[in-house]
Amino acid sequence: MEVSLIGAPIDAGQRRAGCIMGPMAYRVAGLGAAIAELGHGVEDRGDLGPDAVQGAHCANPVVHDLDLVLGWTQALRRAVGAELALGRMPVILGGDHSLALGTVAGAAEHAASVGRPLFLLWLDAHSDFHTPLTTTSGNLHGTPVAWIAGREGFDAFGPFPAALPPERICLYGIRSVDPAEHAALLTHDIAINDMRVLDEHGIVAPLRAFLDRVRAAGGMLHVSLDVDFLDPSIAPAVGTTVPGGTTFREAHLVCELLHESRLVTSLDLVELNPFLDDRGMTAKLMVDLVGSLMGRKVFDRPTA
Ligand SMILES: NC(=[NH2+])NCCC[C@H](N)C(=O)O
Ligand SMILES: [Mn+2]
Repeated sequence: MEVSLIGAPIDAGQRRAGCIMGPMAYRVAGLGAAIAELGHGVEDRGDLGPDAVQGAHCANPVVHDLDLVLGWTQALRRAVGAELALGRMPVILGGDHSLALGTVAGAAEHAASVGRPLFLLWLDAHSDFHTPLTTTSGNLHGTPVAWIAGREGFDAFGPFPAALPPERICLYGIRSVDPAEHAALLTHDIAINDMRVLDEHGIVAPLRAFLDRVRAAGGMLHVSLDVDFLDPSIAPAVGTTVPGGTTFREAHLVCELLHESRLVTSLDLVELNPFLDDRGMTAKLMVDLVGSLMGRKVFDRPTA
């Protein structure tokens, strides 16, 4: 695999300072070397900046930094599309989760241009299914899945390029959903693998079922990994911790299955806030998880 690292130091999608340091923390924690060690080609494209956008309007007064998030969305959309067009795998080093507005748009645009369906695996404590009109925090990092699924209320962003039908979206690890998101999710047919589902069925079965669908459809697969997918005890460096997250082993198993599937075509690493970390433990864990996702294992022995 030929991998392109793209730094996206964006923190405008939420209010807590620190995510802006994310890309550098991944580099310090050795992300590039960890990928190269597994035999992949790696190019670090450095940090991207937002396009200049001014005067965007949203009817919901709590929404903040709309111009900046729009500027990042445009820049990331182009960057991810360009890497995929080169046949490379973009890995986006965030930055808060609003960056997925751009990365998934770029992936969707590319997938449409080559006539393949795009699938989305959202590894997160949150469903991020608000629209700019329903968010009560005003933080746009809580909105990407709604835009990707084609919900209304994103006037400033324009229509999502080739919106994903619900059967191509898989939410995984969910344990925090706001009332407006809850109501909207009930009217969409998106697979919601909340922690209750994962406790009952285990971490493997629902993921395998989704990956089987991706494979059967000849799809491309974008994975968006939020640090808060992990339990706060092993990953404290995130502004929106929620107890009861995935364990160290569960998270690695997810990544190992993703590697074995050979289906992942683009990846976001989001919400790392190094300012909140404990001796780099979260950054290092994220790097190790990417290692598993890129093929690191103790024995070459896929589970059956
Ligand atoms: N990507 C995230 N960490 N999202 C957290 C969203 C939290 C909450 N639902 C909100 O809208 O503010
Ligand atoms: Mn998120």
